[in-house]
Amino acid sequence: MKKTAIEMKDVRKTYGKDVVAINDLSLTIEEGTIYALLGPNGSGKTTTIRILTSLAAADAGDIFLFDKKLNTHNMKKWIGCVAQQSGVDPMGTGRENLMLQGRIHGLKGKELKKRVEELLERFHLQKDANRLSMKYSGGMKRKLDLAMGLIHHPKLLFLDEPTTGLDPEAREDLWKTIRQLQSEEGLTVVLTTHYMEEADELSDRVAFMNEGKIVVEGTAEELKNKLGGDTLTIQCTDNAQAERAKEILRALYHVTSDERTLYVHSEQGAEELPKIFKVLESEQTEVRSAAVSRPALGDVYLIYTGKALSEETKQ
Ligand SMILES: Nc1ncnc2c1ncn2[C@@H]1O[C@H](COP(=O)(O)OP(=O)(O)OP(=O)(O)O)[C@@H](O)[C@H]1O
Repeated sequence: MKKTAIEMKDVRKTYGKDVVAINDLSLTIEEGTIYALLGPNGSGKTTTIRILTSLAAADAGDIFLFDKKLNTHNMKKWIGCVAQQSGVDPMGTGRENLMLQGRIHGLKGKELKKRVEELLERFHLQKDANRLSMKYSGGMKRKLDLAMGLIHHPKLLFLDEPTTGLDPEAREDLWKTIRQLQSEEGLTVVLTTHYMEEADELSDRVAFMNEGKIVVEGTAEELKNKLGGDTLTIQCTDNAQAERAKEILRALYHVTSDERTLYVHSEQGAEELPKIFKVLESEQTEVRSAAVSRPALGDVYLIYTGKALSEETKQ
């Protein structure tokens, strides 16, 4: 049986008097899993990671890492963290950044040099190791960030939006490396992302957060199957028409919108389309086009959080 890497029981965190960032959150993550935390802006993903990495203290609840109660001092060596904001010093070379990070973690001498060279090789950065990192591409900087997070051989790696701003090729490349780290070194990875494709492709399990709680959890397949039905994507002629159509259809279906596009979740899929067209026509609401698809992870997101994904990624 696999060991538990993270266990959170009824964890709560408030900022000031009014902001409940984490609301009695419970969560279990097995060792060696790639786990994605998803949810709208402000749903509590970063706060969860900050608590697990001891950057913020929970107000209540129990937290265990590898079956031991969370203890800031003893657990630092187990944890690697790559934050949303890059930790790379642009005025240092790739190698210098890694050396410095290693020293911060207490590595020195031959051991430090060996580890730095190992990571430069793993992330294909040897050729550019002596260039100033300010000259690196976005993908290279992200790899360097990841390498820095791994310098001390952590068992658990937190990645906060690891591929935001990267092009598709650099993203795929980073996914490949993360999978290798999991399969070759048994690393447990917890990541947050706004890209559903990333969660679907990369993670073994997915949890959707909303208002500081986990609203649904499972493998991406389980969550999509659970939803069942179909998603109807309806393009209206303009934003005002879409708003009107949303109001009308809301009485009959689960609907979200993004500008002139409506997303309607329906058990019957294509069979519902003529009915929808008829209802909208009778209310003088014009439709430009419609398409039917099987639910994707983005549909799970909108059903459980009430928000269309593109509303979030635009922010
Ligand atoms: N330092 C802070 N002081 C006050 N409120 C905070 C602080 N950090 C987070 N919050 C609030 O806590 C809630 C959860 O924020 P958090 O950053 O954890 O969400 P998130 O899901 O990571 O969002 P995003 O996707 O935008 O990064 C939000 O309401 C946020 O405004």
